[in-house]
Amino acid sequence: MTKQFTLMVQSGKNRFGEKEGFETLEIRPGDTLAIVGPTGSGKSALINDIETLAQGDSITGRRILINGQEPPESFVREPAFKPIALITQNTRCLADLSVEEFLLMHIRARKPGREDLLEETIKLANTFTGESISLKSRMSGLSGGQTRSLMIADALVIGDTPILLLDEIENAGIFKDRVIQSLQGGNKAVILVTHDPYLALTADRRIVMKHGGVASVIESTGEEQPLIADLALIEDKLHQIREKLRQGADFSSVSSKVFMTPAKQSLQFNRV
Ligand SMILES: Nc1ncnc2c1ncn2[C@@H]1O[C@H](COP(=O)(O)OP(=O)(O)OP(=O)(O)O)[C@@H](O)[C@H]1O
Repeated sequence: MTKQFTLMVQSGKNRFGEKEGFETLEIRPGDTLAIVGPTGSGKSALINDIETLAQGDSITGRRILINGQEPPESFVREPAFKPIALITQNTRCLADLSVEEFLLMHIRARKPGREDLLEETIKLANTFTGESISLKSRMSGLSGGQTRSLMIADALVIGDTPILLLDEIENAGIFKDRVIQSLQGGNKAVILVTHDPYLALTADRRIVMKHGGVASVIESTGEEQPLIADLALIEDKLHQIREKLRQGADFSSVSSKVFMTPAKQSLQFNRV
């Protein structure tokens, strides 16, 4: 059973030394937060503050508390006690192991005796990606989409940390809707940096970054549901076209009306 942690982010300063647009941000088990903002606005710095459990000692001056208190040193230094897992677009496995060897190594470190989790992890990873991963595949030979899918499944099933940080995990090779459903299915706090509108809108809250600081925190009211449904349709259409392209399809005779779905009409409506 995963331990429950409530994370508190206490505000710091943006790059102009100005106070951020919040006092304390409370993140509870089961919450999903998206961090959005232009390039260089401080998204990675925020996620790094959380990952390193900053105590006013980073460039932003933020403090991260767990269950209202400064976290013990072991949470920061000892991987086995660390309640936070971070997956970034640069997450790579350097060892030249098979997927099976890699997962077993992680199981032995985190959940000794639970070799049964091997199958569960690979099964979940394969729901995230269209390019099936086999236990015999080499870790170093996996594509970007396969690597992200495996890392997310590994973090959910084997790592099982109560707080999961994901830095730009979007990739053409993964089914984002399935990933977000799995992430939101458990009792974990999930914080993701994203430029992807679908992922950003499906989060419970959006942290909007500007000039190195949090400018605002927007709570989802549920009124964005029609837009999310539209985006899902567009994603699906894009996925179909991408797959056909990959198979070498010729689109010269296809009318562009294929994009004029109700989704597009309501997007235009929403913009008014
Ligand atoms: N509060 C702050 N005060 C001073 N410098 C900051 C602050 N926040 C971020 N920075 C610095 O600004 C630069 C850009 O920040 P960061 O990499 O976090 O942006 P980003 O939004 O993740 O960018 P990208 O979308 O390109 O990945 C970094 O050098 C970072 O150290």
